[in-house]
Amino acid sequence: MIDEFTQSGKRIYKDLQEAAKNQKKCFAILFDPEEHSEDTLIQQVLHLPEFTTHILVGGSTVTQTQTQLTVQILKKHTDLPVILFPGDYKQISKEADGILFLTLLSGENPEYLIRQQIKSVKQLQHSDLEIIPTGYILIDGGIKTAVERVSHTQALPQHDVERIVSTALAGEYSGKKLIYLEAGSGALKSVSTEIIQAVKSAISIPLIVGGGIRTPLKLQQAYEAGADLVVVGTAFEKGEF
Ligand SMILES: CC(C)=CCC/C(C)=C/CC/C(C)=C/CC/C(C)=C/COP(=O)(O)OP(=O)(O)O
Ligand SMILES: O=P(O)(O)OC[C@@H](O)CO
Ligand SMILES: [Mg+2]
Repeated sequence: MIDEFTQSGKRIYKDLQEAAKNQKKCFAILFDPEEHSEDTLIQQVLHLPEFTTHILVGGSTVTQTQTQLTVQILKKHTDLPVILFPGDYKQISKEADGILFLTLLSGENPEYLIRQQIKSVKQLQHSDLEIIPTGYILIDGGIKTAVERVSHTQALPQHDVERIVSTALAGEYSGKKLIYLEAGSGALKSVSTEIIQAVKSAISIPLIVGGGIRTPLKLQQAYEAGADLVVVGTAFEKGEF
């Protein structure tokens, strides 16, 4: 049978699924277009950790021009898949390979449950971007994060594991292809291994974990708990990772 996705080059999700199935861990560096000049961006992309498998581009408050420029530079200097991780529908660049089509499941703000998604359609409709429906769950990381400020929602407390698991499963039942557990950029406390384990054993779609992961030890612990893809932003930006 002809596989329309593979044929059209849209294989980010298939590859992630395959990797998750084979316990082959994936690793993404998040580039926040607000934080880079062209020169530093090129330097950083040339010095990615060797086990990097994906590049994410996004931030809570980034403009379209900044996103566009960042994606162009990244595409010029790496063959890794470049995936948009938008805080807003304006952060879309058709030159990326794919987009995490986020729904903020941990909050109840209609703007981030459906309005942003509707506003993005005109841009996405005639693009070649691989659109990956993603349930985005914000979990308390010990400080008020940019995502909370921008979205006017509250993170779920880490102790409420049951609520977090139910939120993730509700996402899967409504058709999300990925679940992203997010402690927030620069979190003091990353998502606990208890939460990662509980969510991973409940869902059957790949699991992304990010926020406050600064050391190889934390990375390893997240993988061992069941994360399929771990995202690091701040620590890499600061040259600490
Ligand atoms: C589907 C489309 C087009 C948009 C989705 C819009 C939604 C639902 C967004 C979720 C809420 C949100 C604001 C997410 C931001 C995600 C993100 C890029 C986080 C990384 O940014 P940070 O690094 O946390 O923040 P800073 O910009 O402060 O560094
Ligand atoms: O910047 P850090 O803390 O690594 O967080 C990465 C990412 O999950 C934020 O959305
Ligand atoms: Mg950031």
